[in-house]
Amino acid sequence: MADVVLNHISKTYNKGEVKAVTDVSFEVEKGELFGLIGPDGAGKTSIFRVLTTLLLPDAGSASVNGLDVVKDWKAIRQRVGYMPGKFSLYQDLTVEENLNFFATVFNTSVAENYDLIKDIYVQIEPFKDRRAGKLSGGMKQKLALCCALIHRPKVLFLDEPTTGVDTVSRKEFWEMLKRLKEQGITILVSTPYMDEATLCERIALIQDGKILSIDTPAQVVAQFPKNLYAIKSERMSQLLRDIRHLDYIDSCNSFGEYHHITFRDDDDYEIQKKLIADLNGKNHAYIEFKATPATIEDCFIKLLDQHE
Ligand SMILES: Nc1ncnc2c1ncn2[C@@H]1O[C@H](COP(=O)(O)OP(=O)(O)OP(=O)(O)O)[C@@H](O)[C@H]1O
Repeated sequence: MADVVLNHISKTYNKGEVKAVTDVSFEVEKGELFGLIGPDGAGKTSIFRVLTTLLLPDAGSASVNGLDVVKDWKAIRQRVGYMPGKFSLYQDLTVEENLNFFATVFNTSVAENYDLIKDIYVQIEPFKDRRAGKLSGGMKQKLALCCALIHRPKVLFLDEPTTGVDTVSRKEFWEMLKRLKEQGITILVSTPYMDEATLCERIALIQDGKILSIDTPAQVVAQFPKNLYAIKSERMSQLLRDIRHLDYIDSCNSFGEYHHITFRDDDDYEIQKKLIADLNGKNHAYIEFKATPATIEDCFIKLLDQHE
């Protein structure tokens, strides 16, 4: 049986006015590293809170490690580690005190589970007497992960663990997750960063409380329905407006230093030549145009268009 199962889960707030999660179903296999990918307000935290038994769903059922989130809430809390999106540690306690506190709450000791957190803890050990509130973003994140792991959970829930953390620490964090996965821990991680999606084994793309797609990152990208092209010129905002006005263009979106475009019907050499000629006619100079592979972000935008 899968380690995390959601069956048509819905959750609303303000007496049904805010639909945070609508009819969401997916499963996370034992030992899988599964990503919930979506922007702010997509419903990720609500799903985490239902799965960690902190919130009751309005409809549907869910289980974690074979236990029902409503009926077996007490047993689930012993088996899961939860790193909430908002910094969850005691700011006035030191690194060491925080860790000891979380171990005590779960009726265990740091020594008993040290092997599991060792790789991560050694990186913050030099600061063990520093108050948690005085740590950098990356350090706080490592301490929060140690605290979520200290009772040796079977399933780990990480809600936007890399938000507000620098690029190097983000990379290190994902390497730590891979090592935890190798130890057999099931991991459900959420992120608004599309580039992190490729680091998961499978992902669910979520927007407005609804799942848009569930698959491996490679399959999500392979299902992008059209050829994709990247284009840039000297005046990027004007270029975006001008391209969007062309009736043979299907989509044009900003993407880093380029705009990504798809053509409505054919995208043969003739129509590509016409595009460049039309843009030259609108005084765009130094145009660079090339085919480019679709990314998760391109797929996300495309799926949003299809759902509107
Ligand atoms: N306690 C609450 N009362 C009312 N509305 C809420 C509450 N919690 C969340 N919401 C709303 O529910 C929707 C989903 O929020 P949720 O926090 O689950 O999404 P998220 O993907 O985790 O986004 P974020 O990263 O911003 O927390 C949002 O529109 C949010 O404003």
